[in-house]
Amino acid sequence: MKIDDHPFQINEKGHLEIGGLDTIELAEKYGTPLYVYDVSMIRENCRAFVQTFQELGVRAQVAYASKAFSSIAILQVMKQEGLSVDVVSEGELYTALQAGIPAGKIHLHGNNKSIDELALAIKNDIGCIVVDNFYEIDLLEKLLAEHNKEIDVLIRVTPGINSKTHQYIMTGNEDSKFGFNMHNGQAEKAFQQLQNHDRIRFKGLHCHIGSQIFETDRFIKAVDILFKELAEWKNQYNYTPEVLNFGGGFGIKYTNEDSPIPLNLYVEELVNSITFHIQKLNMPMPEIWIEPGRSIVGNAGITLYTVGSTKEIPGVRNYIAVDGGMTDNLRPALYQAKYHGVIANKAGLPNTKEVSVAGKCCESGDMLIWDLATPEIDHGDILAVFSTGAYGYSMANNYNRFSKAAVVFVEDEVDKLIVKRETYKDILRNDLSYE
Ligand SMILES: Cc1ncc(COP(=O)(O)O)c(C=O)c1O
Ligand SMILES: N[C@@H](CCCC[NH3+])C(=O)O
Repeated sequence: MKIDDHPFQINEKGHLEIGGLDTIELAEKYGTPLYVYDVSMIRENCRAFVQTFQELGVRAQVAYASKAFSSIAILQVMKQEGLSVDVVSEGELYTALQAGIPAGKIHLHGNNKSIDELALAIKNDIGCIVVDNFYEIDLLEKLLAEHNKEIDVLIRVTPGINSKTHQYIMTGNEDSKFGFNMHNGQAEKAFQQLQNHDRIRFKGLHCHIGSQIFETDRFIKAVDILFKELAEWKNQYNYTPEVLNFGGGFGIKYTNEDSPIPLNLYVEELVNSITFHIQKLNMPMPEIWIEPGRSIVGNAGITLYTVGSTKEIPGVRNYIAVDGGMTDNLRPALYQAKYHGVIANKAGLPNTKEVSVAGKCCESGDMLIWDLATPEIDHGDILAVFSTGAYGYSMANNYNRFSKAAVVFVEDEVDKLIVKRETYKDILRNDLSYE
């Protein structure tokens, strides 16, 4: 049986399963809070993107946006699936290199790349740098000359689209910290600067309109806006792009309010609209790149918590508190993001109560779920929160000096610890005495 439209089963004990394993046994074995991933779902998501491009006969690169969840093990899965990897910092770049991702398949982003970040990318001959601003172009020119190197580059453009998502995760709007603005001529100026550069091999354009977007019309609009500009550049400079990167941002289901479309449809609609434009402009089909993060790992991950204290305020609200919160999942506090969950050891029982799930940080805003229907709750029950695979562990923090939770992979009914639980010694490792 599937549970509440999430792709997980309930076993004969009435416990929630992930990847064929009992979540209660996993919680006992590894402790809570615990992030658990069904790796077969991650692979399925990767393949949905890669295979759709193959079926359409379009040359493509699917780069996993590692900001969604970066660790050695997850990047090894991406390598096995043949994906490229997008990084936005020296730390993410270092992790990708350590995970054995071929440097040529790494793309570096960032609106304020440091000299060290750019130098590490250049020294390792990574596949592509997505330049974001004029200051970065200057830095890049100096560093390439210093290292006597060349590198492939895309220009990140901002098409001026308000994607229908939370303001904090919109990136393609006019008033954005990211990219070269298309309407005021900055994108064209960057293009003129890079078009015939001796060390910067200008490959094409990059555009990412935001995250957790369901409507394909926003992506299509981005394609239309890019091609309007490309039509002018073709006329004026006889330019045709080798690569067009349309970023990530494909939405996933967190609660029943979300209705994502299948991943292949995003690709199909994107390719259809690009095909329309290149035929109209009589251009060769560029290589199409995308960089999904959330849609690859989001639904494949759950978080397990142990229920501790409860508080009933008659006529107001029933609180249950768990042993994690905004330290392992910042998204509700940061974006008012909504989640769904289930009492994993009572997953087969009817719901008779409504509770709100609080974390244990010293913050009133540290709430994971408001108004969740559950059976009667006992201290020690295990709560599973769905769809925590993206931007959960990667945005985890040590507020109130909580240690970061462990991460476990499940595949072929075998569980494997892939990130150890932080210890209090780990938390103190950089503290120095002042006595
Ligand atoms: C440039 C860029 N690429 C890719 C992504 C990945 O987005 P998502 O995880 O929504 O697919 C992001 C995050 O929004 C981004 O900023
Ligand atoms: N961290 C965000 C998305 C990342 C945005 C990246 N540009 C989230 O949890 O939804």
